Amino acid sequence: MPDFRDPALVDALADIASRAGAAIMGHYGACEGRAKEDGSPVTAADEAADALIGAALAALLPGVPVLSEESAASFAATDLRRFVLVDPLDGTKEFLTGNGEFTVNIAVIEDGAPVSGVVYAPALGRMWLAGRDAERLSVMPGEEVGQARDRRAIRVRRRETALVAVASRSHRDAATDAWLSGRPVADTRSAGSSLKFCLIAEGEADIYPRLGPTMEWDTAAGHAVVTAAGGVVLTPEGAPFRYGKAGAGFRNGPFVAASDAALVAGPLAARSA
Ligand SMILES: Nc1ncnc2c1ncn2[C@@H]1O[C@H](COP(=O)(O)O)[C@@H](OP(=O)(O)O)[C@H]1O
Ligand SMILES: [Mg+2]
Repeated sequence: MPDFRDPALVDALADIASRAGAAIMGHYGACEGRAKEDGSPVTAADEAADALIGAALAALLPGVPVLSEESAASFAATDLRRFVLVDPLDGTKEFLTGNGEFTVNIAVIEDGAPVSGVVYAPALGRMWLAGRDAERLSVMPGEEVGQARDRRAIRVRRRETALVAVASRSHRDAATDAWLSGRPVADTRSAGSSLKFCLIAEGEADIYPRLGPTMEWDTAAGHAVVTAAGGVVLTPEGAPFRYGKAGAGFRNGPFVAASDAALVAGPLAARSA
């Protein structure tokens, strides 16, 4: 099996995300959503990006199962020691609204943990990578990552008070607000899709609690970026947050992404609650 944190492999994932971003942008502002069986919206852009990513991953990582939002209903793999989680267009509501806050998410999972991945926001021309380190770069849709500009390592920041929280723009709930109200939060920013994880990873924010429902493909790539940048993604009780929950239909439970485990369930959280 390859080293899934190998920089060349991470760059290959980045190139796939860039091409998927170009496929998505071909539909931006020009397509309508329709409701899937579960009521969530899907567009021609999701489907075009999913087909491109699926074919590219089959060539890059032959034999490694790929679970994507669009193919989940027919996913049959049982060996999930290593697999790839894909959300070809995370933040479909933001895509339809036209505010640019949507991402392509690709993450490699090993033994239940995301070990590498990419989050790409094609409308913003911005990408975040997780491998041995976390990086942020500027990439136009379809551009090769070797041509990227402003490529730099990113790290979480450390802060104990006057925290900046991030919350979903479209799916905020009362439990999340209650969790936040027990913390020393000075400011709360809204953002769509996996951009919330990226704000933690690059030191722009400190905590992102998500107590409402999400799916594994929504969170794995952002989770990889946060941990590669020195942060954590944990259950609200402070336990590891795991992937490959086939028995639960790949649904996530509540989680908190943070710059520091102490902000989730440790001494700082107890002191401030
Ligand atoms: N009731 C629900 N059940 C499962 N997932 C949900 C959900 N409501 C929202 N989500 C997930 O939250 C994601 C959007 O998160 P955010 O609000 O942070 O941008 C959605 O991704 P998609 O837009 O890819 O469908 C969707 O998967
Ligand atoms: Mg999603």
